[in-house]
Amino acid sequence: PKILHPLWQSPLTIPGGTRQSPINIQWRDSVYDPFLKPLKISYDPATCLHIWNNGYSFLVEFDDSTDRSIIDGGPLENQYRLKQFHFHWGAINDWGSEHTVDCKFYPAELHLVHWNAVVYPTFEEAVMEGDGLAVIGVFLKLGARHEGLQTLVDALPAVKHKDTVIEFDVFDPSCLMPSCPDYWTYAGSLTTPPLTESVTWIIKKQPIEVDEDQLEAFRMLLFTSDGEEEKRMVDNFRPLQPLMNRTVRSSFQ
Ligand SMILES: NS(=O)(=O)c1ccc(C(=O)NCc2ccc(F)cc2F)cc1
Repeated sequence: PKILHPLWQSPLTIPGGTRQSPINIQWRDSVYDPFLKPLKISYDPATCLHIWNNGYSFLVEFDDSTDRSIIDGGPLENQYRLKQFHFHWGAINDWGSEHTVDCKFYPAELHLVHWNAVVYPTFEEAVMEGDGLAVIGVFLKLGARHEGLQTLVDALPAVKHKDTVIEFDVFDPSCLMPSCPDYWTYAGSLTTPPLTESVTWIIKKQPIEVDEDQLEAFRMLLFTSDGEEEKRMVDNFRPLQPLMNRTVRSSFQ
């Protein structure tokens, strides 16, 4: 029988999947691509709508009915619209990120989810297409308190339970970007069902720093609804998936 490796060949790999995420990024195996452009990010803070605990993570959702918050350049052939951002994190600081770098886990990982509204009429259709989505991944490491993140952290007690939502009407996610422009990019998938192979991943090389209290604030969220037996929302990351026939490109030497 096929021997399953607990970390890399989990049953979570969808049958026939050739570009699943997350993956380990082996720095020395990534290939510098001089044709990769700088990533252009232009977000309008007024497009922020609400924060929502969906029972997997907490999402900050944006009005994606126009091109007011977009990314362009990088490995992308056209602009993509920001729909939401969310995080994945661990119960302790030793793990929590979905991607790893040279097999190192970070305590958390931010995903900014964008869709190709130039080619596809809706997000739901873009999710089904190979060039439908672009997700920026930013690693979080333990360090100084992140003032921009704090406005988000202060709102988390209001979305403690699954299926709670609060209005959150001004937030500029650019404040969560590291200062260094360097990134890796590869063709991958959603890391939660339906796991569709529709994501151009753009993983920032430089992490942002957050402090212990801010990570603990993530860990006090619940997977469970109000009235159910409480289950803390932690370890909401997918196991690493096989690289298969893929190359990770870097925007830097
Ligand atoms: N962690 S990740 O960045 O890879 C990720 C990003 C977005 C989604 C998502 O939108 N799911 C809901 C959803 C909503 C509609 C739809 F058609 C498909 C669909 F997956 C899931 C995972």
